[in-house]
Amino acid sequence: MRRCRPARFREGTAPPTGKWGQMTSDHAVRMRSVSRRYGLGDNAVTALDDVSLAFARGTFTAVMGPSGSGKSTLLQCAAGLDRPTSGSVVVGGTELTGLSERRLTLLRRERVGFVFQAFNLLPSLTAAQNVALPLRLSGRRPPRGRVREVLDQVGLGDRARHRPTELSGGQQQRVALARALITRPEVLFADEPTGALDSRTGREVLTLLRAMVDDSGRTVLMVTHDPVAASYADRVLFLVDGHVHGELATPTADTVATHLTHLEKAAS
Ligand SMILES: Nc1ncnc2c1ncn2[C@@H]1O[C@H](COP(=O)(O)OP(=O)(O)OP(=O)(O)O)[C@@H](O)[C@H]1O
Repeated sequence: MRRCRPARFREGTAPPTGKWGQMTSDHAVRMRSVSRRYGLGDNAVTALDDVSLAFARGTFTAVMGPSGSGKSTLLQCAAGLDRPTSGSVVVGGTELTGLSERRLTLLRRERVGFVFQAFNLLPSLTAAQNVALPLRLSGRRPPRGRVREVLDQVGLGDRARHRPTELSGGQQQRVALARALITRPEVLFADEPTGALDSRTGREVLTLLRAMVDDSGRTVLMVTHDPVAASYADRVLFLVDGHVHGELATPTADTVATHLTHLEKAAS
């Protein structure tokens, strides 16, 4: 396994933590008092309840918690894929609250990247064409050599002309990563990126995510159920019933698993 953490985070020392009062411009994403409710009346569900967090630039955060605890909702609100019912989200200095749909779409297209459990590649396009798609959708031609550069970055420089069906699951996820990187996003959001992969292939993808932080200074937020995946992060946040329920700095798979066991016991 990797693991080269940014030098500024000594073992056992938490990266800048998520309290709103401590936020500085070093934060790639900031959430203040964010709540997300779905439905109305008796059917209402509070998926996130008054959550305030900050994610330092150049760090890797994993979000964990039981099923239904609000992990995906947190990621989607932080990424501008969903609008909070109340509260404020700032990405790279841009306040998302009140942004028009058009501006929000532009932000999603140009300043953040996404990777999901499902690779979501277009089957009729080659790997290179899939990677170029975000720029094409913005009406831009990829700069010369850029597609090849990001495919090289994920170790698939020799597969540019292959279609998704000609690639393994891990390779498809790496194409999805390259697609997310083509716009040089400030933040990469990953929702269960290894959920559909076997453990060896999953580790390759996690190593790439880690390298994006260590080598390129990107910020990564990843939802995962897997303590091993979480151990690649600098920090693990635990959610329970829409609330942040503790965090771990410099996690290991064992410390994460132990923390999850405590959470489950407390909940039962
Ligand atoms: N579109 C929606 N409409 C109604 N309720 C929703 C919607 N999306 C999520 N919820 C509810 O919000 C809560 C949090 O859901 P969310 O998907 O964020 O949890 P999660 O922790 O990511 O779960 P899992 O680990 O199972 O993916 C759940 O109770 C879920 O049923």
